[in-house]
Amino acid sequence: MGKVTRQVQEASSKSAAAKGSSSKSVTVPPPLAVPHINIEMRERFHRHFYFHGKDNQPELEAERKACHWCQIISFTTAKLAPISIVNPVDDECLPKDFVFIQHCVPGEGIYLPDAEFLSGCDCKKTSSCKYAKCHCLQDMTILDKRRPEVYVYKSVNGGEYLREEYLDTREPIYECNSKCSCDDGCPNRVVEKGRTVPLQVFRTSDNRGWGVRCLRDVKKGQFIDRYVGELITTEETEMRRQQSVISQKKDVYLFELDKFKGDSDRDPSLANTVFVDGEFKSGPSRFINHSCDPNLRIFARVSDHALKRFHDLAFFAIKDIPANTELTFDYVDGEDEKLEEEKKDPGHRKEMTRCLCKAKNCRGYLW
Ligand SMILES: C[S@@+](CC[C@H](N)C(=O)[O-])C[C@H]1O[C@@H](n2cnc3c(N)ncnc32)[C@H](O)[C@@H]1O
Repeated sequence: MGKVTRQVQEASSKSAAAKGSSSKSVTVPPPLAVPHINIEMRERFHRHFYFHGKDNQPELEAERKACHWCQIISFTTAKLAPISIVNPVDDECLPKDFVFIQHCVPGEGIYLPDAEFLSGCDCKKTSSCKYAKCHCLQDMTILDKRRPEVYVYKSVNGGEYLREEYLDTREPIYECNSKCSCDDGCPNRVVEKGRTVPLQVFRTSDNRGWGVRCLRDVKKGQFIDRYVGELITTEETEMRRQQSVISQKKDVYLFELDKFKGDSDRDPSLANTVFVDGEFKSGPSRFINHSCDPNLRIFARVSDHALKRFHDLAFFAIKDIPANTELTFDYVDGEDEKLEEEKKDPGHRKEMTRCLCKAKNCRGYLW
């Protein structure tokens, strides 16, 4: 607690000195009684709470920029679906060099298409965006041809949920976007609208580091969040893999956007895939742990046909999930033949990372 007081006194006397008053007149704010976070986090939160809202202190700009709470309250979904960070377990804080971001940021050599190349549907009535004539749905694989509505969602009590028949598939999701004639009420803009469930980044008590839980009941098929990060080229990805202090485990933060690589004979640009690196810049979903019996799955989601190469990675619930449950996904998305072979070799097994998911069907190792 001593450190908090000292930091606060220093900051307060600096600002008091700037105003020309004596340090004796400074009132030191009381330490915040914030439950569920450790002392170091409490110190950081204290700084955020008392100092980061004051725009008149330009000398704190760098500190504000690096503050995780400042970053998460700047999200457009912060009121509807706030993010919280708790750790009543140990002294760890989130890595200082980690930055929460809301959207992917293009790295060197990545050029997103100009807005003029983007296009949308010309549906006049928003309800038309559920049917095959909507331009945005032209590439969709329709799994249940008996239904008149072909979009991937079903409406339940004003919310849109991924249909049952898509949950177990790897089918891409095509949504409407800001270039479309339909408006915000369009039922086919689920990922675009962003997170609606409050999420909590928490410290696990069983050696899995940080994890993420939902703070509200989640329904099967409900959208949770995107996986965002730095968009990087294949060359940059290779360089980061080589330089990484976590060596082969770097891959756990990397996603290749290769969903449409197979269509590269029609569109050669799709052969040149990009990667999303969420290690240093990402959203809360970067902290989601693996389970061999997961409650989420990742889907490729396209908002504009010109953006297929940069498709989103969208997490959807594949089960009903009660509030306060940890969210998980399967890092290898099913059985991994290589892993099964490696497990058989006792020499190799020693090098492998044990999976601590505790699922009945646990495969035993992460990699
Ligand atoms: C993408 S990160 C997830 C967030 C991570 N727990 C953290 O604290 O930053 C992946 C890492 O989490 C840990 N992890 C995730 N799922 C796990 C599991 N089922 N068993 C053991 N460790 C796990 C491993 O250390 C893995 O390299």
